[in-house]
Amino acid sequence: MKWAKYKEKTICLAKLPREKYQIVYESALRGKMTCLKCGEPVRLYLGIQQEPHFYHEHKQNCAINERGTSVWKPPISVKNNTLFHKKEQVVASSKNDYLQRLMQSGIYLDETQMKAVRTTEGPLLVLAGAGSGKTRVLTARTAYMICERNIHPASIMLVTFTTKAAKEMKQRLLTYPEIRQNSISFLVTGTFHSIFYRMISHFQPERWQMNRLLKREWQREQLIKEAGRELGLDEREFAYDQALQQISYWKNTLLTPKDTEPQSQWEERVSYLYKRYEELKTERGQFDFDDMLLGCYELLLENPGLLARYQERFQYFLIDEFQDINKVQYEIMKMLSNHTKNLCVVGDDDQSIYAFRGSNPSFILEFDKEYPEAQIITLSENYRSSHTIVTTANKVISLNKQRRQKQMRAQFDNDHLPLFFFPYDEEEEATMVVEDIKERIRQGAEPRDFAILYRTHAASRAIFERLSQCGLPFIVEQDGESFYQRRIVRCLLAYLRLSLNPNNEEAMNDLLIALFLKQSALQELKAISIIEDCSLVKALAKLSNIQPFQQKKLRKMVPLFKTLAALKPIIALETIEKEMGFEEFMKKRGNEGNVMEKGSDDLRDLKVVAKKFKTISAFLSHVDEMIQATSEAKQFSKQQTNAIQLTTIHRAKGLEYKYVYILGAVDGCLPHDYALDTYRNGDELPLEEERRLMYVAMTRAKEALFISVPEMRRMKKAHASRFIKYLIE
Ligand SMILES: Nc1ncnc2c1ncn2[C@@H]1O[C@H](COP(=O)(O)OP(=O)(O)OP(=O)(O)O)[C@@H](O)[C@H]1O
Repeated sequence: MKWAKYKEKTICLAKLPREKYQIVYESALRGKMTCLKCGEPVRLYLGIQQEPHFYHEHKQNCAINERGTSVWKPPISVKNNTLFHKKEQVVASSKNDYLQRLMQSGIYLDETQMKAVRTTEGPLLVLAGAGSGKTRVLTARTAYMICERNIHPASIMLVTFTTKAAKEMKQRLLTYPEIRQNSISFLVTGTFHSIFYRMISHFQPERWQMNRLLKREWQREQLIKEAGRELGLDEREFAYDQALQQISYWKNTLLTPKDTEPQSQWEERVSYLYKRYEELKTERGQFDFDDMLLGCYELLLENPGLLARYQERFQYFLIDEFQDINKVQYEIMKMLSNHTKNLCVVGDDDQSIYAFRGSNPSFILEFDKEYPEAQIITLSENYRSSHTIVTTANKVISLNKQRRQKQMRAQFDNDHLPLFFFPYDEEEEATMVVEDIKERIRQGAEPRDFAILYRTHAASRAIFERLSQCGLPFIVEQDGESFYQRRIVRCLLAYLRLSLNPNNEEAMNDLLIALFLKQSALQELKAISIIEDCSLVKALAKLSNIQPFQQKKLRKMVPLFKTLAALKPIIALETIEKEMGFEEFMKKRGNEGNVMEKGSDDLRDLKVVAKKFKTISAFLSHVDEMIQATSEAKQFSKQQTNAIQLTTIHRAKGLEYKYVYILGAVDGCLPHDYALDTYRNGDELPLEEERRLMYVAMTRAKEALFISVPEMRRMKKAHASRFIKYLIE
């Protein structure tokens, strides 16, 4: 049905502007839309597979004579240009006894996987495409070395990217024939950090006591802020999180404060902070995670005798996720394995996505230059995804220049061609995805079959809200804060909160930064409000310890708070931006070097939500509800296993799901704006990393892949991501 009634008005989808669909959808959810024929409530279908239409939830739709075509853009499926050839069963026959027994116990290996397992001596690079079974190869290789080659497990070092991966590998090993708990316990497995920490704390126990570790981000921030105060940097304005990331990057690439070559005023400041951060840390005998790596590097470099002892102990080295190794890790592993060169590295240059942390794909790209005798084995059978997912992902990644040429081949085909769909904006995108998931769950899918992937946390706001409201179980990342608790968003909300309650202390505290006032001003404001018997907002106009120009500005601004209260939220935000100095504040902040997260983006994101509400109080209740929902969702995520996964692409690496939805496939989102900026300035590397992110996202899908290309983003016309544009034209 294309027609329905809202109060006395007739709504025709063919004539309804595209931006109104979401509002009609929500009105229908509240039972406000009725059938033209029978007068009963109708819902609006706003999903991916069919054209939007009204429908009766619990009975057959009424027959209405309708005309007109809608403004809906139907989804486009990727054309399947390459035929799927079912490969003969690629299970390799093995003359070798242990591998034979492995196969008999149900752990199959194809020919190339088997070759990688058998090549135990000398440097070996296993280039493992997505889903090609590198975890299986690594575990089988370890078992093979122990059981067939009689290599003592204590002489094997197996490095994984996460502690979870190390644990899983050990558990898997235990299910392999002839592997006993006893031999597993001799194996040295873990992340670079855990293995190197064991080494340094053994030799320098005093220096590396755990209670000296700056374990949490806030501990590092505290230290760097101390250094920042020496430079007179405003605690709440300077992008300290970015500065810490930059320092970490320098440390992981073995650059001391003296070696840094700042490229901007911001980097100059960070370089100074780096120097002071290190000094303060040393004075207090503390260390951070990066120091564990550097400490190990220095220990081995300065103590050849000790290095020799380790070399005697370890003969074989296996490194997983080699594409994400950084310089200091690489140099340590090179030293440790230098005597035997039995170094097996497994990775996929196409999945290198941690350059901002100092990872460098050049180590995998140039492995054979470093080790000319190295064997290279490419695993290109993809056991995870369907044929068209694989060929589409191949097409996307093949446009990267910095990569080793390879093509994955799928093992199965199905009818689900990767689908691009075109929501109006972020709000409708979330609705369409949730509708689609609901439909599939009704047809028998499990919540755990689904993952919704996005480029940045901020991009998950709408989908989080829709899922919270619809009651489907979902899991969020533990460290993701609510969108409404981001610094800039809190600040904007503070204006709105104070317009309704001019004595809201917490809001006033959030607001100070945007007014260029120090935090101490809050005490003064409270004193004024008591002495002069006025609200905190009115007290702003009476502040005395500030510059005259600032006083003038505040006096002009104070009466505006009252007018805000009566405005629609979207208009109120525009007033805050243009008339209450927020634009100016943002411009100043823009210079602070935070290239990834611009305050103006937060403002535009907030406007997208605000436009759905008629009053500020309704908008703020929604905000508070969602802040509450975030902490509940985090609690819930700890216990749930059968739930839809909401995650950034970075966090989805290594995981697989039956159905994957990728949000925001538009320029500016994926690829991220900052990569487009650097590209315009002549540096293509960040853009290539963004393409790898798209590739990682696509290759998480087993059976079906849905890519969303919204028409509008942050209230502006959006353009299909350059990574996929040519696939839909
Ligand atoms: N020879 C094989 N025969 C059948 N299935 C296999 C084989 N090798 C691996 N698999 C299966 O293929 C899937 C992908 O394997 P795995 O997760 O090890 O891939 P991966 O290379 O680590 O992927 P990615 O790098 O994309 O995270 C798993 O479900 C695994 O059990």
